[in-house]
Amino acid sequence: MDIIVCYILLGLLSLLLLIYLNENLRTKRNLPPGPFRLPVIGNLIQVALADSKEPYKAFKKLGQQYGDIMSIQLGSLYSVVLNSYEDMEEYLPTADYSDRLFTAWFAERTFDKRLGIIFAKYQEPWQVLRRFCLRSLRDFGFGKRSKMHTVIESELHDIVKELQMSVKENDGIHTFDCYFTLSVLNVLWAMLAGTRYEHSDPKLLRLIKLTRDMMSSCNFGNNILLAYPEWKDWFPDWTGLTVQRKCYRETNAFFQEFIDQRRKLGAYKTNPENMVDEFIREIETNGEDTVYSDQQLVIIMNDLFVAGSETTSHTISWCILYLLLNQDIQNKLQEEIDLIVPKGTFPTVEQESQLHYLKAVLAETHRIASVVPLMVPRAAEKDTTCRKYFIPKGTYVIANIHGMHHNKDYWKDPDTFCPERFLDADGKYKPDARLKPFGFGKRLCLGARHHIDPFTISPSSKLHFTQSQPTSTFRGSRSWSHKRTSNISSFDKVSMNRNLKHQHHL
Ligand code: HEM
Repeated sequence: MDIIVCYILLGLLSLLLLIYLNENLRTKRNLPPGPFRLPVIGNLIQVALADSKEPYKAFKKLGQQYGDIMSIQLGSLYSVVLNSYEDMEEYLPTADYSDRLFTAWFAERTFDKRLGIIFAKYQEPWQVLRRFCLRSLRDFGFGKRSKMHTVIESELHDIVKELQMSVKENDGIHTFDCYFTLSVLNVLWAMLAGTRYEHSDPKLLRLIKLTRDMMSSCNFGNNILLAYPEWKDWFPDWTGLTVQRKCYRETNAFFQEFIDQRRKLGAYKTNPENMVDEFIREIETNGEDTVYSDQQLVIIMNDLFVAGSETTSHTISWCILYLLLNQDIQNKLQEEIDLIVPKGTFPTVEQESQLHYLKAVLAETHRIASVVPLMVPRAAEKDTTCRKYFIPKGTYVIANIHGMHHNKDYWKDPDTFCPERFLDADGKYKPDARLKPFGFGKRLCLGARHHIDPFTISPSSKLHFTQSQPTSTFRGSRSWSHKRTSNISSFDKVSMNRNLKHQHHL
């Protein structure tokens, strides 16, 4: 008995010693403050105690105690959380903070290599690939607004028709669960492949099923994979990795099949018709040993789908929800649309600039929903500093966008849906620099150019404000489905998948 007590005491003493040494090391290295770290698990318990379901809320709470820049040890992963707009704006656009976190777990999606754009290494090959994508999106996608408009209009047409039918068949009740995913995927597909699928096309439906299977495989175990990537092969079923591997294989094969078809067709040689053709041309010109390869193209296609589909469709779903919950805002928006857009027609590109209230509603949706709550994980590119603190190379940098978009010091009544905060006295749309749904600087979202137009703020009109001035968002994007909400975001791989298992009722 005495021996057992001795062992327990010894264990406790060793634990205290380890905590002390850890804390001492933090002070010595001048790392940002944070909760004391336990051996092996780091701060996982403190994060779970602060909010076990929504890490962005946990980080906000812990930030109130430890400061806007805070060290958090997630298992074996050392991370720094930024909670304030000022720090995000100052540091995230710089080269030192422009790398991405990348672990063996992430590599499962990308042929066990570091491919694609989202997780590409800063500065090369990311720069080459990003440039290629921006040019291609300009030539075949977002750049040609009228072309995109035609694609979007076709989708709108189908959405409205299906909605009318569904309401008729179901006594006025329509379930919005993943309703917009199909159309959004189709627009992305049109951008990449130059065509769109019929909504009943088995290929499109298969792609959606794979996306859904991927999402529902994201469970608590996924957070464990982020905290301990080295454990990835130990419990593949429990962590959802088995399902994810199957989905990665199938989606990547789907994209490769399309690439093979385009190569066989040969249009890329003389008259490239889409982004895939352009990339094949680069492969043929530069050779497979460069950054251009079939696998690279597969992952870029995958990246654009992963990054573009859930984020966009969930934002639209949130917007519908807030309009349903705020009938006065809905009426006001309808009035504006009726005034500008002739009845029975869809809005045109030219009319878009006159729809100020609509822009304000979209901006407010981005703010309140913050569908990518912890941004896509950044990493320190080299040893650097943040304010007076030391940030070691490779540190996982978490930007708490949701916390910032709900900060009382920046936004009056942040939990209230209020588009008016984005309007000036004349009812004209008024951008706010602190609205950052698409991230910062060099790694700004690739889809932002299109989305952000109404939210663009020129550097000269950048606001200077004090914290007290009341003014006017890897898994786990925040999503909403009819009657249910899913506010879950896990520690973030890409903040792009949602956790269906943790949905709770409105
Ligand atoms: C509501 C819609 C969307 C939201 C809220 C959103 C948000 C974000 C955020 C926060 C980032 C990280 C930025 C950073 O690290 O500073 C990001 C990156 C990215 N997004 Fe989006 N996104 C959306 C739509 C799209 C669309 C439609 C596309 C496809 C064209 C897309 C493609 C990407 C890519 C490729 C990246 C990685 C950029 C890089 O690392 O260089 N996103 N997005």
